[in-house]
Amino acid sequence: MSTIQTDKIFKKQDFVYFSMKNVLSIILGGGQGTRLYPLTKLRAKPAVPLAGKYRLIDIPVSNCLNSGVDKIYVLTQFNSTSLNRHINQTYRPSSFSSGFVDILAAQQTPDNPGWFQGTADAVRQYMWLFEPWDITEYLILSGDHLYRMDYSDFINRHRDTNADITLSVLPVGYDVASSFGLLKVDGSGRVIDFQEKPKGDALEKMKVDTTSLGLDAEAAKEKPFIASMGIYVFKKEVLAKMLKNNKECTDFGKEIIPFAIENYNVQAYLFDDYWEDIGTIESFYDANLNLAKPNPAFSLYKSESPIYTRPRYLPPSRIFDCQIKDSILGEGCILEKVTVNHSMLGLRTTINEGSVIEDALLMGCDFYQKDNEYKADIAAGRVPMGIGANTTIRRAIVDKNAHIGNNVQIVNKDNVQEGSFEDQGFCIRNGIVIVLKDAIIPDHTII
Ligand SMILES: Nc1ncnc2c1ncn2[C@@H]1O[C@H](COP(=O)(O)OP(=O)(O)O[C@H]2O[C@H](CO)[C@@H](O)[C@H](O)[C@H]2O)[C@@H](O)[C@H]1O
Repeated sequence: MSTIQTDKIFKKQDFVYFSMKNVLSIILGGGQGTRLYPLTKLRAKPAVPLAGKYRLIDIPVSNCLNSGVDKIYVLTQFNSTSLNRHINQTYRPSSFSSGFVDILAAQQTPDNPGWFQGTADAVRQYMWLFEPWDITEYLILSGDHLYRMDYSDFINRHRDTNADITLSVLPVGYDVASSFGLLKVDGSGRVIDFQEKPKGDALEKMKVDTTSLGLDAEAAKEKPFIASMGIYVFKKEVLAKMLKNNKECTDFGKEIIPFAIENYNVQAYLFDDYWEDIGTIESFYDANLNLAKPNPAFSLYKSESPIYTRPRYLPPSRIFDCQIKDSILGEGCILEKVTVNHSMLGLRTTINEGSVIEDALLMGCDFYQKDNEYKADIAAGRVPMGIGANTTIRRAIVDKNAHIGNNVQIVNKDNVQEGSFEDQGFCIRNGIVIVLKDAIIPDHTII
């Protein structure tokens, strides 16, 4: 590489690094949390445990930090203890940094009587706090996506095209198209049409030739739609103006973006890596278990862009005489004579002799049960914390701190698709059994 090119690259990097300081990131942490219920029964959505040791919020926050964006607000409908504890114990900027990760929960004020009414309303309610920042762009992110993105590329494309708003987009197929905002772009990348979650004829009308995005003919046939990923870069003054002048608009996808394409320079930024919206029980379960497959589409093991989370100083996992295949184990697990197949076992999971875990996501425990409490439980005939002996768990999510007895079967034996049995400690969503946090499932139970 010649000296001139090297100089250019260095200058560009310096500029990019410096200019990411001019970005304020706002992470939409979730509304009422109905789609991930019951995982959001006792915690705010950003605090839902992910991939054996992380929480949902770690994904966008890590992407921000790895991209040089260090001013981060997380908007959430309610403030849970687990979210506060996690953020406070994980993201502590040094005293020399201007960075922070702050949680902003919906609150009652004289102007706003209640909950956030939608994504744009959530941002509007805190504009008084965002506007005084001396920044040039807002980066609006979702709290329930699994992906790794260098936002500096996204922001630089926004700046290079002098866009008012830039949407990150990717091609999708018929199977998922109508659950996304779909768009059309012109030859310069400008968005010229946008429909939020169109169906039927309206969906057909959003079909485009995605070879223009660089897909080969076969891939373009499989993915003939361009979908919005629901993440946006806004020029600072454009967002302020739009939210101020369009008080009736409460949602980005339904109102703000469709309105903007008529009136502003809205550009598309093509993202061509793994990305998944994991905001429903089914997609959340699939994405977690996909990580446990050989050659997963999303890798947790990239040291150049790590996913950060709370350091816990846990002991290593202890595995004694087990058969384990295609699985991920968090730290501090204790497994004895068990079979585990294609599963994700979270921190401090304990499983006793003879149990079989298959296609399951066990979130583990927040603490180890003390010896004297364990003995007292056994002596009194109560179920101790963890998974008992000779128990089978298949196609299920077990939330944290569950007490699951001996000879239990969690296999959805009646093939129920949807059901709430909260008084018995579980729910079923999309045929996936979810054992609630802290639930007690007695010996010999069959679900
Ligand atoms: N009241 C509230 N307060 C705080 N946070 C809230 C909130 N309501 C929702 N959120 C959060 O905002 C993000 C977007 O959620 P939405 O439910 O509004 O949109 P959806 O994901 O359906 O579509 C959007 O994302 C998809 C991509 O997944 C796009 O295709 C589509 O155009 C776009 O509207 C999620 O992280 C959600 O948890």
